[in-house]
Amino acid sequence: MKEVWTSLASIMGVFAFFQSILHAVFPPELRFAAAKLFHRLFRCFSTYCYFEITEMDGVNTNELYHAVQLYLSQSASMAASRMSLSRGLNSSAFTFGLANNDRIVNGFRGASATWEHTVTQRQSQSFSLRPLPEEKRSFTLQIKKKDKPLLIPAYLDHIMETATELRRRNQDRRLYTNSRGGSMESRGFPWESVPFKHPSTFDTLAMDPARKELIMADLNDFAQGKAFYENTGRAWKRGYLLYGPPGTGKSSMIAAMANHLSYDIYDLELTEVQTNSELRKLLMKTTSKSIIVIEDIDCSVNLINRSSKKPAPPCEPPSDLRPARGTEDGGAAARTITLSGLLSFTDGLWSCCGSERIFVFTTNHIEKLDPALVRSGRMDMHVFMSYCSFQALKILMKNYLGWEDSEQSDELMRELAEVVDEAEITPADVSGILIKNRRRERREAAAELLEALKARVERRKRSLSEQVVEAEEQEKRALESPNESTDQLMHSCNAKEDKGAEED
Ligand SMILES: Nc1ncnc2c1ncn2[C@@H]1O[C@H](COP(=O)(O)OP(=O)(O)OP(=O)(O)O)[C@@H](O)[C@H]1O
Ligand SMILES: [Mg+2]
Repeated sequence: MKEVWTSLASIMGVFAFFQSILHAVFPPELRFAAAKLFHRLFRCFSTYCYFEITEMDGVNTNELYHAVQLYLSQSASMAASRMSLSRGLNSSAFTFGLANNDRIVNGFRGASATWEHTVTQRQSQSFSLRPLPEEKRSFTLQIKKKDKPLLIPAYLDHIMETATELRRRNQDRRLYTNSRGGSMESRGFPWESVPFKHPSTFDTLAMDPARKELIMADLNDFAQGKAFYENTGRAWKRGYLLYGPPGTGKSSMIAAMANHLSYDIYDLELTEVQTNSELRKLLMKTTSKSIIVIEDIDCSVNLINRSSKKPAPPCEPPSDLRPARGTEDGGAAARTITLSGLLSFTDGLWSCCGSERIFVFTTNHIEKLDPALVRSGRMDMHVFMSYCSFQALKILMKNYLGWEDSEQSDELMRELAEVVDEAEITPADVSGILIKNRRRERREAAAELLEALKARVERRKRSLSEQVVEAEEQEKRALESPNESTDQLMHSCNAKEDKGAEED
């Protein structure tokens, strides 16, 4: 060890000796040239190569510098001992950065890359319309010469992509709406937006865990499926149809999807759109990584079954050209938005301008939709949002009462499991009961919920038997007076059959 120190000291001594000779004998220009030559020689024999990435490229900002800064902020937060911290405008996350002269080693495809951050004072500048920052900041990338073909440009591309994704995830997401219909504002943008801060997530969403997992896996596959969609020649988009009674969590599911993928939401108010071309313009102005939502699709345009054999009255326009329901006033008569326009919006050539977009339609009445809209392949996934199951109930009890899994095997839970399906209650109604009782002790609140469910079951049974009695009376009346409509008879028979099925 001692020898190593001795030889190092002698090398330093020789180096200092030559430097003093250089200073004494040669003018500064020559000294500078000699130092440059020395560095070149050193680099020739070095196994490393270096890249300098400065913050400013001339007077322009260097995108790569900021991308590297963001990219390294992930690794810097774990590895570096001294870091800078920042939080951008409209950003919900903190960004770590390498402090001055700090280094970090990063790996990519088995090769290692060392980054060093340097900050120096800029020399005083002459007057300029775009003054440069007072500090000159740069990253120096050190890699092995043999790794150069592997890392450049693939590593830099990877950094740019990661940084874009991080920036997007750190940015507050937005909820857009077309409250002006399809017309543009002064900057030619038809959407208005507000920050999107809905707290619904897949954790808080009450539905069977297995179905939830399936949907989450489908969303993940979609978001990571760039190569798949490219290789198969498909537009990078996916359609979901959420259907079920009101209050079963369709809108909550959309918010959970957006939170899961960190996508923006475009809430398309179809009744505000007048023509197919307006619809196209709206689509063209959506960004990628977004969810385009049409809620209550059955109420938005007149989705009459085109396969119906019944001929339309001669003076009526074809079914899909009729104005939407409830818009028979004069102004709305000019509305020419059609089902086929909507279909080409989601499915045709126009749907692939932009990429990575999810279409979500919701409806309370899937049976009212045109088969063209629900046929397989049109909407990739149909998700039935059902009344509250026992699994869903447990999630709601956890959300609202902090009910733990360990508490879920007792008598109270067994009783809840027995009645919940029969009660046909929506998660929204269960939430309502739990909110009302949230100040109570947990078990009291759960007991209150059980009572509410039991009362609901009783009510349902009563109303069902009243319906059957009514149907039987109608049937009797129909038999007594044959002039009564056969419709009524049919109705009563159906009610009887329904009851039979329930009793089975
Ligand atoms: N599956 C669920 N999980 C968690 N909360 C739910 C669920 N369903 C409903 N809720 C609660 O009920 C409220 C209303 O639900 P939501 O708006 O998602 O229902 P919806 O199915 O979209 O109803 P609609 O058909 O009337 O639009 C939500 O704010 C949420 O608190
Ligand atoms: Mg809704």
